[in-house]
Amino acid sequence: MAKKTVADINVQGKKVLMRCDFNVPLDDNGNITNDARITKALPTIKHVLDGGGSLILMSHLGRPKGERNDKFSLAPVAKRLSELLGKDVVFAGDCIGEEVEQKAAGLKDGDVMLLENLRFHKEETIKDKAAKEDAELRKAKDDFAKQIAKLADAYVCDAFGTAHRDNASMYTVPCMMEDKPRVSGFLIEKEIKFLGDTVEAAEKPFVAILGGAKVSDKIGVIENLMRKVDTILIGGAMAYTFAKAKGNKIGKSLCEDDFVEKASTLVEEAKEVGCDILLPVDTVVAQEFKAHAENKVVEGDIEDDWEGVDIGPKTQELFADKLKNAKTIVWNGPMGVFELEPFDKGTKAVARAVADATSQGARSIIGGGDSASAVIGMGLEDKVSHVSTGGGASLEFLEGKKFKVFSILEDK
Ligand SMILES: Nc1ncnc2c1ncn2[C@@H]1O[C@H](COP(=O)(O)OP(=O)(O)O)[C@@H](O)[C@H]1O
Ligand SMILES: O=C(OP(=O)(O)O)[C@H](O)COP(=O)(O)O
Repeated sequence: MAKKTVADINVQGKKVLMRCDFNVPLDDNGNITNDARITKALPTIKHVLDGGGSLILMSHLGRPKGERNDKFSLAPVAKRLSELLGKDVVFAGDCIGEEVEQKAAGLKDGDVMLLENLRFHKEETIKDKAAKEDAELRKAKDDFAKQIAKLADAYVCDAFGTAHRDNASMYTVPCMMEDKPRVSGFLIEKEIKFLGDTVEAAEKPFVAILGGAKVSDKIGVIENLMRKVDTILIGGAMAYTFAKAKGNKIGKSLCEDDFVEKASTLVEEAKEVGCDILLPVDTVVAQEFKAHAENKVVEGDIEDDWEGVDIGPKTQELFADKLKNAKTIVWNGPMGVFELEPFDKGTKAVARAVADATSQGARSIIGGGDSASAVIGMGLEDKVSHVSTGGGASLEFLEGKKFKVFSILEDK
């Protein structure tokens, strides 16, 4: 069901609360290394400002675990946004509290304010399932949401990258604003349209490439995805949980031990439904987690003091070969620690293979902050069909999951 967007409401003189996904990659000095998640929110932001409203923007950044931590401050985002808009952006030192309320009350039409990282408060990420079973958690989440909801006259959700989360700002806040307009932004509208069309018209062979570090999230996705795609290529940190499940030694590589058993069940299940799960046949391992650390390529077991940091050259070839004839490709999660040279080679090889397949007629979707950053950083954004602002969100959408946040937004 299509949702109303910000174009369907009158924002003149209104304070509009907008949930964005400004979870952008930062380097060690706090510089934004890819601002796509900010630039892609600009059409909605500009629409509100041109329509005579003021904006209260909110987002999370990283996973600060419910505590203030300057490393995860949204201050660099406020600065970048101000440069992009060519106007001041008021940066609130928090997302709730008296000072925030005063600043919000003082906003004039055309003004923009960005709240500090929502996840500096543990209430933001209390899961609704936990809140259902614990009245105290429910109350804490609701009280937090109420404080944010009262700042504004309308709610706009444009945080596609967070659409699969039941964070307070995504669902509880709009629940608290039931007498006010609650609509989607243009970015969500665009993402849903593209991904929806892809699901409907997915031509085979359909290949999914999964990597990155959010292993527990993505292992869940595989279960549904294997029924839709012909092949799943697994790289990144996820590969070691599967390698361990196969009985391989993985040294000090990242692994989610709770999911090792699940990983072996998934491989069996995939065989039954005719989906090919391919794991790396070789791995680049390093002893230290830093650029240009001593490294080597290994096949099979990884020794105790070493950790996997990238897929090896044979795997690059194997994956490129599988992508050659693909007609639909979805990719989420880098193949290695691509931020550190030379461990970016696997991610770059896969990016080139996806671009090549696209030039041969495949429809390709790259999702996720880091994967998008890798593709954009290589100048390949125009050589793939769609760079989505959501990694986990685009995968879950493609799996056919319904997002709770959409249920609260007004239908067209
Ligand atoms: N072998 C690995 N070991 C540790 N971290 C890895 C490995 N491979 C990839 N990563 C890390 O995964 C992160 C991206 O994961 P994730 O957030 O799941 O992807 P995305 O942002 O594209 O959705 C990157 O910071 C990258 O360094
Ligand atoms: O970066 C995000 O997800 P992604 O890495 O799957 O694209 C979103 O901002 C969600 O962040 P979260 O996975 O910490 O909830």
